[in-house]
Amino acid sequence: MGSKITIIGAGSVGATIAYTLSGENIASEIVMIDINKEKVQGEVMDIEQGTCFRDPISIVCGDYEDAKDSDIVIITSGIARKPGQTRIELTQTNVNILKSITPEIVKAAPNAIYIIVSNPVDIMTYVFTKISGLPERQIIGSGTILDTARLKFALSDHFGVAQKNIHAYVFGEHGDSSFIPWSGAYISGVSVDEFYELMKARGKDIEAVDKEAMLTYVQKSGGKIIANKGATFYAVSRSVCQICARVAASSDSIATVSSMMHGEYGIEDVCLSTLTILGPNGIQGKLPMRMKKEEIEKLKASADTLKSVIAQIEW
Ligand SMILES: NC(=O)C1=CN([C@@H]2O[C@H](COP(=O)(O)OP(=O)(O)OC[C@H]3O[C@@H](n4cnc5c(N)ncnc54)[C@H](O)[C@@H]3O)[C@@H](O)[C@H]2O)C=CC1
Ligand SMILES: CC(=O)C(=O)O
Repeated sequence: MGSKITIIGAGSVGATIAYTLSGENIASEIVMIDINKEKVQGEVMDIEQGTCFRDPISIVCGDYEDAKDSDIVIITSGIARKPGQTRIELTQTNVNILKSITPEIVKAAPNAIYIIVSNPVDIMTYVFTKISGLPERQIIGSGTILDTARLKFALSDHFGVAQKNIHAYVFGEHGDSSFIPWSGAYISGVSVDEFYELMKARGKDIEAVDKEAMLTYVQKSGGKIIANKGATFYAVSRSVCQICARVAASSDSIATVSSMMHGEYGIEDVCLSTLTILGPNGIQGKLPMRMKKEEIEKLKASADTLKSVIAQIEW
């Protein structure tokens, strides 16, 4: 029996998450909620008409009461970045939308694991944590899981090595203050720098990783895709489905997702991404990664950037 998953917001991201879930075996029931009823009805019809090729799955256009007993609720409602806009510029509008939907969805599904996707995702995760009244373990911001996926793709492409062999992460804000803790970046147990030396010694035609350029690639990917096609939705939807799969799994796993900090690395009262243990009950804890002093400073700077945005929110 799969999970019951409710998705709020049936725009590009919400609909693509529903479509991606309809091709996997994580959910047996998907409820989609949006203020734009015509759009959500169209999305439901379009997705359900492709489900004859799989085990039965129910996909419905619903309202908040239909979210009752959801195992997972995914929040994608809100406005998205336009070309040239930063995620931070969306803050107050999306906070207001989040404030309007939170009482209704929490009443309907108080025991669900919540995955926050709307941007700026770390701020939205923080606000939801503060206003929902839910235990923090139930609240996961998609955070830098997408940035980490972008980094893995870029490193795999650079070295010509399978992404599954790459263990490297993006920490901090899902945004311009994120950074890559290179001291924890490995390719099958070998540091990225050492891997380069080893491949070069084997005669592989390869360049050393330009770390600044790689961070820029990660940070600017969203903006570039939005400039080219108007929105990003495929990679983020795969990332969110991965979070769903992990909280539906029987064993724990580690991902870079956003959640409330409680003194880890000297940071508190802000949501951002570090290595986080996910399991059937949601967030099980954080995995402290040994970082260099300057990397911890970057994480603190990212936390300060987010805190300065939080300070401007009209609650
Ligand atoms: N965290 C991440 O990695 C990523 C986050 N995003 C964010 O996800 C959000 C959604 O992006 P898109 O789907 O592209 O936007 P979109 O504009 O296509 O869809 C947003 C949907 O939210 C709905 N909505 C607005 N207010 C609502 C309310 N009160 N209740 C229910 N539904 C409501 C709209 O009707 C619309 O269908 C944006 O904030 C975007 O920035 C997008 C990509 C990656
Ligand atoms: C839109 C966004 O947050 C991203 O693609 O990174």
